[in-house]
Amino acid sequence: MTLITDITLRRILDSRGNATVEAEVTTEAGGFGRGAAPSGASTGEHEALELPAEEAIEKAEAEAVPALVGEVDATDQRAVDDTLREVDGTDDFSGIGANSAVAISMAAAKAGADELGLPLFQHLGGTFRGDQFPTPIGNVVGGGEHAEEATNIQEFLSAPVGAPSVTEAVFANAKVHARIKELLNEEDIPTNKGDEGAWAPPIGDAKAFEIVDQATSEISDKLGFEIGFGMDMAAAELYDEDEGGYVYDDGVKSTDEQIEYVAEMVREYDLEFVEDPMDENDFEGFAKLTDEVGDETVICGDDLYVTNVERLQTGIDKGSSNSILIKPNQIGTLSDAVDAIELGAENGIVAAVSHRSGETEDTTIAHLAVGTAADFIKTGTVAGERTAKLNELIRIEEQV
Ligand SMILES: C=C(OP(=O)(O)O)C(=O)O
Ligand SMILES: [Mg+2]
Repeated sequence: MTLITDITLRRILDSRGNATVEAEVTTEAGGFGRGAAPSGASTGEHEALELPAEEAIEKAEAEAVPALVGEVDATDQRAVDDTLREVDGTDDFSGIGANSAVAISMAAAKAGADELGLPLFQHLGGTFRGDQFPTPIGNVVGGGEHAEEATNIQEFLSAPVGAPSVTEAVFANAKVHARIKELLNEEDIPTNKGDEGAWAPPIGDAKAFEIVDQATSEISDKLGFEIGFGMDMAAAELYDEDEGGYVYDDGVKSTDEQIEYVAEMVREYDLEFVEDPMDENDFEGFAKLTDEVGDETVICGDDLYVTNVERLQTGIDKGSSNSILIKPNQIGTLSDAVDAIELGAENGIVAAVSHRSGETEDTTIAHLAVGTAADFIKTGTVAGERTAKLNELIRIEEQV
C-alpha cells in the first residue's frame, strides 16, 4: 500500500500554444510521476469533454485531489481511475474535465511505476508484455482541420510495415518526411507545415497521393524494407448532411460514392491503413467499406469510437471496422483506454495508439502502445512533441 500523498496541477503550454493541464503525483515512499493532457482539433462529437485548463484545474483540485490524496494506492491504477470517475460523476468527464482526469491518470501511472521500480510500459502491461513493438505510422502530408489551404484529407501517413525494428521504422518515417520536402521543392510548391509537423502544401488530394507514393517507394527501395502509406480522412469533418455528403474541393460525394472512392484508393495505392473514412455516426457505411476492403487493409475508427467500449461494441456487432484508434484523453483515463484495447483484441480489432494534434512532451502513449502490444502507434514523424514519443520508443526498444 503506497498512498498518494500529493497532487499538483498547473497550466502549461501545448504545441499549439494553448493552455493545457499538467499533473504531478507523489507517493508515500517518494514515487513521482508527471503527466500532461493533449488536445484535439478534429475532435469527435462523442469524446469526453475538455474544460478550459484553469476551470479543469479548479474543479479537479476541489473534487479529485481530496478523494485521491491519503486515500488511494498509486500502484493501483484501477482504483485511481475509478476514483476519478466517481468524483466526476458524469459520463463525459464534464465534472472535472477530461484534461484534468487524463493528466492525473497518467501522472499516477508514472508514480506507480516509479514506486515499483518498473518502466511504465511494464507497469501498464505486466510481466509478459513488452517485447512486441507497434509500427509507428507518421503523417508526412496533411490538411483538414490541422492546416489551412492544404489537402482535404487530414493526414497521409507513412507506414514502414517491413521495418526490422521500431528504431529503423522511426528513422524511415523521418526520411520519407524529408524526401517529400525535396519533391515539393522540385515543383516549387510551398512547404508550409500543419499542427503536427506534416507538410501542408497547397495541393489537392490526388497530387498528395502521388507524392507520398513516390516518396515512400523511393525510401523503401533505399532502405531495403517495405514502406507503404495510409491516411486519416477525418471524414466527419468533410461530411455535411445539408450538402448531401462528403464535401471536397472538387465536389460532393454521396455515402456510396465515398465508399467507392476509398476502396479505389485502397486498391490503387495498396494502402496499409485507413482511418475514419466515413462520418463518425455512420457505423453502417463503415461496415460496407470494411466488407469490401477489410481483408486488404486496416479500417480504423477514431471519431467513430472515441476510445469508448460501448461505441466499440456497436462497431463489433455491426462489423464496422477491423481496427480502433486509442486516444486516452478521448475517454479520460488509462484504464478506460486499456479496456477499449482489450475489448478490441478479444474481437480481432487491432489497436492504433495515437497522439492528438495539440501535444506536449508527455511520452505515456509510447509506453501504452508497447505495454498493450498495440499493432500501431500514430505520433507524427518530426517536431519536438512528436519526437518525444518516438525517441521514447527507441529507448524502450533498448530495454527489452
Ligand atoms: C490526431 C488526430 O487529430 P485531433 O487530435 O485533432 O483529433 C486525429 O484525428 O487522429
Ligand atoms: Mg483521426
